[in-house]
Amino acid sequence: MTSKEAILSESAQIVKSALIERGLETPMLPNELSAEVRKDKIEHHMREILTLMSLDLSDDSLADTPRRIAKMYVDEIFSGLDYANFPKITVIENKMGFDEMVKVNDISLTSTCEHHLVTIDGVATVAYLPSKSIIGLSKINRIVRFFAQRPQVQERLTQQVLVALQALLGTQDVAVKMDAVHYCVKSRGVMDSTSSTTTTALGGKFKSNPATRAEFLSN
Ligand SMILES: Nc1nc2c(ncn2[C@@H]2O[C@H](COP(=O)(O)OP(=O)(O)OP(=O)(O)O)[C@@H](O)[C@H]2O)c(=O)[nH]1
Ligand SMILES: [Zn+2]
Repeated sequence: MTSKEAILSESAQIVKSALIERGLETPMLPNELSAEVRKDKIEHHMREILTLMSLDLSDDSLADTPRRIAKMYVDEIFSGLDYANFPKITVIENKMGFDEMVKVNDISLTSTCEHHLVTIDGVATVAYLPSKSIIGLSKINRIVRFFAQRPQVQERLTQQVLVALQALLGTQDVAVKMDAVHYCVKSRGVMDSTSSTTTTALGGKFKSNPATRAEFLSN
């Protein structure tokens, strides 16, 4: 175990191991550089890139853009590449024996397409059938956001949220649906401004029981 892994929360370690086991981890290389060093290096390279595009970085509007991008990548839109940023998870014992579906609708989803590094904009719906544990509701939104803050393909993002919740809740009975507009389809390339993409990842009874599946997929 590296020193960085040693400080990861228990939840982060559980989720990371589950993704690796399922072959669903984002392709990543080990990186022991601190966030500050990474920002300095990204700033340097962004300066080169923008200069190669003929932009005059001595202009007062552009001067800080390389630093802004470096901060945005490391602290914001790609912060989910670092498990040290995995949210604090509150899981409590299901003492009330709640056994019906818990479903969180229309979770805001903003991610970045890993092929073009442009925005993916949509919503997620996440449900589970409680077993021994229930999870703090906002933690579902936070888990979606954590994995969205990586370069992504929508299929992997959907499955990562599924496996993370299955691991944390100790049940296979989890379902995730995402509906999103890809700006690599809308603002460039094929320039389609009306299509959106829906992906689902279903586990346990959501996959095997048609009524449970239908209840989740309705609305
Ligand atoms: N399956 C999947 N494909 C995606 C996602 N985001 C972007 N893509 C696609 O990734 C593909 C990359 O294809 P390439 O042919 O290598 O790239 P390109 O020349 O820029 O392709 P065009 O977008 O068709 O101009 C494109 O078809 C994108 O629409 C995603 O989340 N899931
Ligand atoms: Zn793309």
